[in-house]
Amino acid sequence: MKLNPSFVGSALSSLLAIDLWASKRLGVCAGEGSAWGSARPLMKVIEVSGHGIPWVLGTFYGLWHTDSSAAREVLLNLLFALLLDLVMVSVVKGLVKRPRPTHNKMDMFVTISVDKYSFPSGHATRAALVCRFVLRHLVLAVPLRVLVVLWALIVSISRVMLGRHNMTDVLFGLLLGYALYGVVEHCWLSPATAPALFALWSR
Ligand SMILES: CC(C)=CCC/C(C)=C/COP(=O)(O)O
Repeated sequence: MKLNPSFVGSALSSLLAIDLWASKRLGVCAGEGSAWGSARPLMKVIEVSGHGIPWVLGTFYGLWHTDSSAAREVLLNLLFALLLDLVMVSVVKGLVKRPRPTHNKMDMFVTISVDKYSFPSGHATRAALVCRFVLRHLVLAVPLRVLVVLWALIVSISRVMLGRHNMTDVLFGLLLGYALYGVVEHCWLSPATAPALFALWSR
């Protein structure tokens, strides 16, 4: 069956219009004067918890301080995952160039030039990627596993509530992060596959 291109075009523009309209309505913490403006400081703390800088610095810190070769392997792969995520999100943002919602206040903690664009949400990709990574490689009790999933969901939802993103930016970000984890698993770095890298980090 062949779809009429003009039908596909109008279906897509209707979908995008619904996305913009619903995202604006859900942006309840977009400013201090918004419906849930008093929750904005909390949303901004959640934003920092999913930011690239604490994750990259925290992973470096762990690498410097660990004596365990198993932990070193996991942390090196986490670092690879975080850097791959930053590169992929920057490339897609730079290609798509979708502007952030008009109701967004650009008061984010440390951004780079492509962060003026909104598609996909870098926080959502990181949340999905880190969530899959942690659930697969850390031995955690069930309540902690639930907390990790909740954290990823809250970080993602907060992007729309803060007015930083439209819903489609976040949904695509979650899918991209989920898929990127597959790449990390496929290219898993180990002393056998990347001896030079492990020699660099061993003591
Ligand atoms: C400067 C570094 C290391 C990371 C930038 C992290 C960042 C600001 C991502 C943007 O996230 P959203 O696309 O969800 O707004």
